[in-house]
Amino acid sequence: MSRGLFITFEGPEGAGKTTQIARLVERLQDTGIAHIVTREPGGTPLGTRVRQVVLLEPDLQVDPLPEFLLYSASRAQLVERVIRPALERGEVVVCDRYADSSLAYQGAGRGLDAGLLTQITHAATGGLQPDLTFLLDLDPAVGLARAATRGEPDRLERADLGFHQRVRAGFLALAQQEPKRFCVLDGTDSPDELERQIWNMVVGKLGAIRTEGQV
Ligand SMILES: Nc1ncnc2c1ncn2[C@@H]1O[C@H](COP(=O)(O)OP(=O)(O)OP(=O)(O)O)[C@@H](O)[C@H]1O
Ligand SMILES: Cc1cn([C@H]2C[C@H](O)[C@@H](COP(=O)(O)O)O2)c(=O)[nH]c1=O
Repeated sequence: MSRGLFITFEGPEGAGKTTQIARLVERLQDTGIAHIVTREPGGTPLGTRVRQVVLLEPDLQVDPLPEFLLYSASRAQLVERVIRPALERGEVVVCDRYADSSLAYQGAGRGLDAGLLTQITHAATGGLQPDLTFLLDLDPAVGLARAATRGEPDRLERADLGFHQRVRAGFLALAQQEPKRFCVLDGTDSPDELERQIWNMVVGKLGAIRTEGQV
C-alpha cells in the first residue's frame, strides 16, 4: 500500500504557521505534488463546530478535560475521514496543529496528565503520528501581539501570558523528546527564510521516502 507524508505545523499563537503553510502549499502545487491541507480543530463539519464551541464563544465555561475531549473528538473525525484516506492515496498531508497542541496546551498549559492525554490521543488517532513536525518557536508575547492585529482574540488567546509561556515550554520539551520528528524553527526569522528552510526539509523527506520505496 502506498503511504504519503504527514506534515504538521505547531507553535504558540501568532508564530507564523498559517503563513508558512500557505507558502508550502503553493510550492507543492507548483511542483505538482499531490497534497491536501487541513487544520485542527476543523477540517470536517464536526471539527468546524468544535472550533466554534471551544474557541469562538469566549464566555463559555469549558474545563480542561472537556476542552481536551472536544479537540480529541475533532481529531478522531479528521484522522478517519480526511488524513488517513489522503495518506493511503499516497498524498502529502499538511495539517495546521495536531496532537502535540493538546500536549502543549491542555498538558503543559492547563496541567492535565500527559499519560492520560497520550492514551486518549492514541485511541482517537489509532496511533497515527506525523512524519515531520515543524515547530515555529516564538516568545508568546511577540506572537500574541502579532495575533492581536487580526482582531478580537479567541478564548485561548485571552488566557494569561503565564499559560502561553507554559505552552511554549511544553512544545520545546516535546521537540527535545522526539528530535527526529521535530524541526524547530525560529519564528522571528523572516517569512522568506522560514519558507526556504521548510521547503528544504520537505524535499529531503520526500526524497528519502521515495528512496525507501514507500511512495
Ligand atoms: N516570520 C514572520 N515575521 C513577522 N511576522 C510574521 C511572520 N510570519 C507571520 N507573521 C505575521 O504574524 C501574524 C500571525 O501569523 P500567522 O497567522 O501565520 O500565525 P499562526 O501561527 O497561524 O497564528 P495562530 O496560531 O494564532 O492562528 C500575521 O499577521 C502574519 O502576517
Ligand atoms: C489542536 C489544538 C488546538 N488548541 C488551541 C491552540 C489555539 O489557541 C487554537 C487553534 O487556533 P489556531 O488559530 O487555528 O491556531 O486551539 C488546543 O488548545 N489544543 C489542541 O489540541
